Amino acid sequence: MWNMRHLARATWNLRQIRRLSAAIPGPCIVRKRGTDILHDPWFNKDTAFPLTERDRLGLRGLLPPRVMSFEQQYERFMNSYRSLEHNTEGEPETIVSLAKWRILNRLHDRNETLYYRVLIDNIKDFAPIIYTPTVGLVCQNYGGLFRRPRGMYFSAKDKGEMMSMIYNWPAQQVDLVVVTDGSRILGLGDLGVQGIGIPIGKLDIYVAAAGINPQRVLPVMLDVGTNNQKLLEDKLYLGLRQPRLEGDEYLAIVDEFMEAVHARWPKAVIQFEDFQMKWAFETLQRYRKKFCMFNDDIQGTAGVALAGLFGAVRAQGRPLKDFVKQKIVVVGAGSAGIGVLSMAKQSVARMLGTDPATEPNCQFWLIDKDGLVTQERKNLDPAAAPFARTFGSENVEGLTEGASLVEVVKKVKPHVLLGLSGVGGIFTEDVLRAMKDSDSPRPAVFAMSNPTTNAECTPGDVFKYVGEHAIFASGSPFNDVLLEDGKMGYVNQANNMYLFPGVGLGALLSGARYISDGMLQAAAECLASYMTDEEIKKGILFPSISSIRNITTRVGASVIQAAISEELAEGHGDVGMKELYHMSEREIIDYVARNMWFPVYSPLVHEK
Ligand SMILES: NC(=O)c1ccc[n+]([C@@H]2O[C@H](COP(=O)([O-])OP(=O)(O)OC[C@H]3O[C@@H](n4cnc5c(N)ncnc54)[C@H](O)[C@@H]3O)[C@@H](O)[C@H]2O)c1
Ligand SMILES: O=C(O)C[C@H](O)C(=O)O
Ligand SMILES: [Mg+2]
Repeated sequence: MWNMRHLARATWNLRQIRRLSAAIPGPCIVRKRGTDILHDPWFNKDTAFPLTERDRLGLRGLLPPRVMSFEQQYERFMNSYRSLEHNTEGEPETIVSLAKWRILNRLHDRNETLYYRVLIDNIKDFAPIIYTPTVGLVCQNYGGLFRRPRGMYFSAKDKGEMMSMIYNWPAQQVDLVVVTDGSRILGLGDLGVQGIGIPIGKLDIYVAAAGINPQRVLPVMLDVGTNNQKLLEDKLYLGLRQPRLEGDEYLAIVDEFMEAVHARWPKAVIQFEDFQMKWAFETLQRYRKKFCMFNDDIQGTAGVALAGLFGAVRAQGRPLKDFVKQKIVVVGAGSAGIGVLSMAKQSVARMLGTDPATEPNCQFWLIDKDGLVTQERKNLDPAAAPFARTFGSENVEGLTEGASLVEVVKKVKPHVLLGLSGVGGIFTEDVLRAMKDSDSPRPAVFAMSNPTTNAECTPGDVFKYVGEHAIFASGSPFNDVLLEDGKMGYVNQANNMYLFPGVGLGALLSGARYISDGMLQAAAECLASYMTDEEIKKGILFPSISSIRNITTRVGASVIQAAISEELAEGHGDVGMKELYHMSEREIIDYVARNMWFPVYSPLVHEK
């Protein structure tokens, strides 16, 4: 199961990845000239166009005469960013974050090469701005922040037109599509068309972490209306002002969109993001064997959580096989919570060599807004049913239908308390104090809901009420906590950003027909195996975001390996099926690294 472990990360660092992915930039064909190039962020180099290129491309006189280097431009941008930080010191957090987002977004709109380079080099600082949590704020304020469109918008009014609309996208090739219908944006609910910020942020992470070429990504909003009354009444709302389509009408729109993407780019990987639960499960079921797609909230989250759960076992000094004995309370029976439980159950079955469908549900407790989910629940959701507690011999804790979170924690004494409820602060002092009596020597609390205000608790509260030996992970970033003994309480970020880039990249480079459970399992195990025992002992379950390219290379390679072993891989570009099937593990890693785009200015060659 730890098949990727021997690919020690020490032998494979960012510098090597860069060397392979960015050796000598090949020429780039451009069909524009003059100001059209300056206004195209894919090709624009601003003041860095060399004089010869200015002549060749009709740019002479359109720029100030001094030619700046890429490094000078980089420094100039970072200086303005740092002075913005300095000048906004003491201002409210939201104002500062939005100001930072604006300056980054302006660069994104102007010069993609420089934008992605600063993003890659400063991912730890910039991820919280272009991704969670600031991206949530950006979606909420989309109407006011909107300057120019990014990505494509398919609305309910476009029914019957999508097959031709898809050809309006200017890029010849698209490798990765992230699509949302805006119905469950982070823990912020239905934000309608304003949810487009999420696919944009996810694809920025794809470029930074997985080296997907930004010319080959497509963020998509499926605008089928909104049930958010405030937005429907907002005169400046930019989406369709109608209630959400439901039932077959809704599915007809998503079907048409999927067929259109597939017709133009049959090998593109499609990631579903932030769909409300009913459609998240239904569309996954409907498309997963037909297209190369996955649902990040169900499957990406599950993989990251599983890696964290494995880490929590190792942190107790126990062998991984003891995972089957861990008591895990999951709070939130939505797409994410159910996704985590399904994957955890599959892992247990694999470890025991049993069938997940018949494996009894002994170690998991599921809680939703109505309390503990049991078989006695009226209108039990079919997705939650496999995890509903049954009463009888198993019910040793004396819990009943709808038992409260604190009661469950007190009676079960779980090893892990994992929140995916979207409700900020529900791991109250009482709940956390109850976790102190956990049966684990290292009780783990994962407050995975996003954005920051929706986290189930803060790390400070966990170290205070559960104890300094606790392990903490959150979906949005928090600072480490200074403990009473002067040591640091470590904060892990358990966010699907550790997994989805590698899943998408591995699926793309393998040319997989579809994304199987085995490929997702391999991704999760690879992430889990990334951490050394020493780190795990310190409560560090996930690597630093700064090594996200390195992690993604390995996760991507493990996904390709799984696709090969399941005979789902069909090859990608010049690398045919046969070649892929003959690659060693090492060669697969090289192959992944070689295919990662890295931002450098390429010589531009004009062609009519
Ligand atoms: N960290 C990550 O990588 C990651 C990944 C996916 C989702 N999330 C976050 O998880 C949250 C949930 O996402 P989802 O897609 O499952 O949403 P969802 O709307 O499908 O599910 C939310 C669930 O929480 C339950 N709930 C609501 N109030 C509750 C309460 N007071 N007590 C207990 N349960 C309660 C609901 O009954 C529902 O089952 C969101 O905040 C999202 O941002 C984080
Ligand atoms: O977007 C994120 O930060 C993680 C996750 O996909 C979510 O929906 O919260
Ligand atoms: Mg999401």
